[in-house]
Amino acid sequence: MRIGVAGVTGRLGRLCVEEIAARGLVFGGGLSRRPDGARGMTDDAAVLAAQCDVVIDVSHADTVIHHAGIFADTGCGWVLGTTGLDDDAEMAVVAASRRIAVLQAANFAPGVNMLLDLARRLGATLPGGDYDAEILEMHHRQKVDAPSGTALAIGAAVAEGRGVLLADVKRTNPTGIRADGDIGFASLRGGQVVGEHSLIFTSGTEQITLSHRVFDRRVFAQGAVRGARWLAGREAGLYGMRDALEA
Ligand SMILES: NC(=O)C1=CN([C@@H]2O[C@H](COP(=O)(O)OP(=O)(O)OC[C@H]3O[C@@H](n4cnc5c(N)ncnc54)[C@H](OP(=O)(O)O)[C@@H]3O)[C@@H](O)[C@H]2O)C=CC1
Ligand SMILES: O=C(O)C1=N[C@H](C(=O)O)C[C@H](O)C1
Repeated sequence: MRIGVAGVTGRLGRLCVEEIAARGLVFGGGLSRRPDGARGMTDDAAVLAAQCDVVIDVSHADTVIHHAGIFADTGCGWVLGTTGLDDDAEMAVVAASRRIAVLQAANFAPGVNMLLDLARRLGATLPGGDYDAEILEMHHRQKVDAPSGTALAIGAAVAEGRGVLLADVKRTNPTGIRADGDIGFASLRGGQVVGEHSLIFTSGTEQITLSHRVFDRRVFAQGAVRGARWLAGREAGLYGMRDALEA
């Protein structure tokens, strides 16, 4: 199995290459806007897709619509970890998943994927009229999107538990009185914080907080490669990290 990496020069992309090698897997090549001439490096997504069975994509939201078309045309699997997608990009991912196997995960860390389950249960059990749900995330100063993809996924899980759509209850600008059922988001940026997320359910009488903290960005690379191995050869469909973790 040949695993490629889009966003190969990035913080996470570089670690994915290391993880592929550490597992004794075959690195199928890397996608960069400035390929350095190394073997397998290209600035053409179609070239990368043609030489890989699965591509781990940890690049930038602006690339997603382009990659969706190219990877679907080529038939390679797509492990998509890029965050900050707008509605059009999300729709392109869904369209691609009708033709190829796509594993989309805002966070490849196993612990976060457990937290998503708990978030759903909290949402289903602690109603919006009684408990306010707030999500706090902190990341390094270079991060370009906010709220983080993980924070949005946690919010979507709470909303799902409550039987509502996140878009209808999402509160990112905390001015004015809070409405019952709103799900609030706050983002902090600074230093080299790898990734921290807290989900807070607070009422007039008690508060519960679920927190996740990444100490080493390698946990994402390990999850991405695990996802790639799981995805290779699967039939077309939209999968999540949970599918790979349960296998
Ligand atoms: N799912 C998960 O578990 C995780 C997901 N992420 C997500 O992965 C993505 C990459 O994160 P990270 O590695 O920290 O980011 P970096 O900025 O370090 O790397 C992204 C790479 O993408 C490439 N790129 C391609 N197109 C663009 C563009 N239009 N603008 C900027 N860069 C572009 C750049 O490479 P070049 O210049 O060579 O083209 C860059 O090196 C983000 O969306 C982040 O949120 C991050 C951590 C964990
Ligand atoms: O950009 C990052 O660094 C991270 N991005 C992902 C996100 O937006 O949730 C995952 C992780 O928190 C690190």
